[in-house]
Amino acid sequence: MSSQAPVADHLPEPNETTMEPVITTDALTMHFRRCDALMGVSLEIQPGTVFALLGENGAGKTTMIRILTGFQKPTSGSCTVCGVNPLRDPQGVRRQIGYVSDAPALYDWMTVAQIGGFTASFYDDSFLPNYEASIRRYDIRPEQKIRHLSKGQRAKVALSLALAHDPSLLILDEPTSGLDPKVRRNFLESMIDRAATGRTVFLSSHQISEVERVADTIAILHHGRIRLHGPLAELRESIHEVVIDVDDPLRSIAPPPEPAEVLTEETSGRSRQLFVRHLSPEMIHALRETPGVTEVRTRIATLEEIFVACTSHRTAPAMTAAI
Ligand SMILES: Nc1ncnc2c1ncn2[C@@H]1O[C@H](COP(=O)(O)OP(=O)(O)OP(=O)(O)O)[C@@H](O)[C@H]1O
Repeated sequence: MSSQAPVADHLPEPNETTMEPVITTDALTMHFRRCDALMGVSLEIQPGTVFALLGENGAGKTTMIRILTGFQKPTSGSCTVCGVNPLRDPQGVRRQIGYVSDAPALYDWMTVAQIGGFTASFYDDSFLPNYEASIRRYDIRPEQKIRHLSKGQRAKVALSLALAHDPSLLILDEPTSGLDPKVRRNFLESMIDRAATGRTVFLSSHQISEVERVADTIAILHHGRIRLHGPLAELRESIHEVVIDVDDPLRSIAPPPEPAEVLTEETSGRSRQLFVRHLSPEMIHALRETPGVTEVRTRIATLEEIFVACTSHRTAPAMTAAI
């Protein structure tokens, strides 16, 4: 984002020198009265990465972020954010991170300048000039009242506030909703720049194309469980679409053996479509040699296809194993 707060010369954070994860969660569960929003989420997020938590509506993304930022107490499990336990010291976590929620709460009666001045009182002297520079780059008039801003302008003010103390960890819940395509593009590029300086970005999203552009590590959350977790490049190479044509629609074909994992399987007439993880050339060869198989076509799956496979109701339990 050309409009983000200026990034200071990089000094390694303690987390980076030791390569301790910036975020660790261990078997986090969140049980609400009518639903289990999280069911045993264990994750580690490394410093200097853009991590994307992907999931459909209601998957549990916001709940997870609320726990990490100390706004929600989990039913069980534990987590550490920048070396601090958000359950014990929520203020300690919030001081170290930048956070923009999916519906940023800004004091409507303040002006853009006033909210910057007010928030600056919680941080050091560099906050206000950084905030003011960011607001200028976004072309927002400082004297405008928050309540008169458009949705996108509010998002820009919220981002400017979150970035002005140059946090080592930025947590963003659906960061680009409300931003126009140009600002969105600049903003996403700036997230890559942040990670290159050793800072960490955690974003939640269901925008596959955005995640593909910026994230180096992803996790797919479905019904409160992590279905897939790992470096995006590795995940992309390890999952294939396999289409098997057979001579008889009723012919049964054994799935590829372990370590392959069938994520989803669909039958349409004489064709079977599978999404398979860890498929080897030998397995493809064996499928081609199977009696009744007339053709086998394979290709690397797209992230969108991986997402659909992981969030499909036909999802196999084996998928829950993280890479
Ligand atoms: N305070 C609450 N009380 C009861 N149920 C809740 C509460 N907060 C969230 N939930 C439920 O927990 C589940 C996960 O919600 P959450 O907001 O974490 O999903 P999400 O992945 O962020 O969805 P979206 O992409 O739509 O924002 C949903 O079924 C939701 O209704």
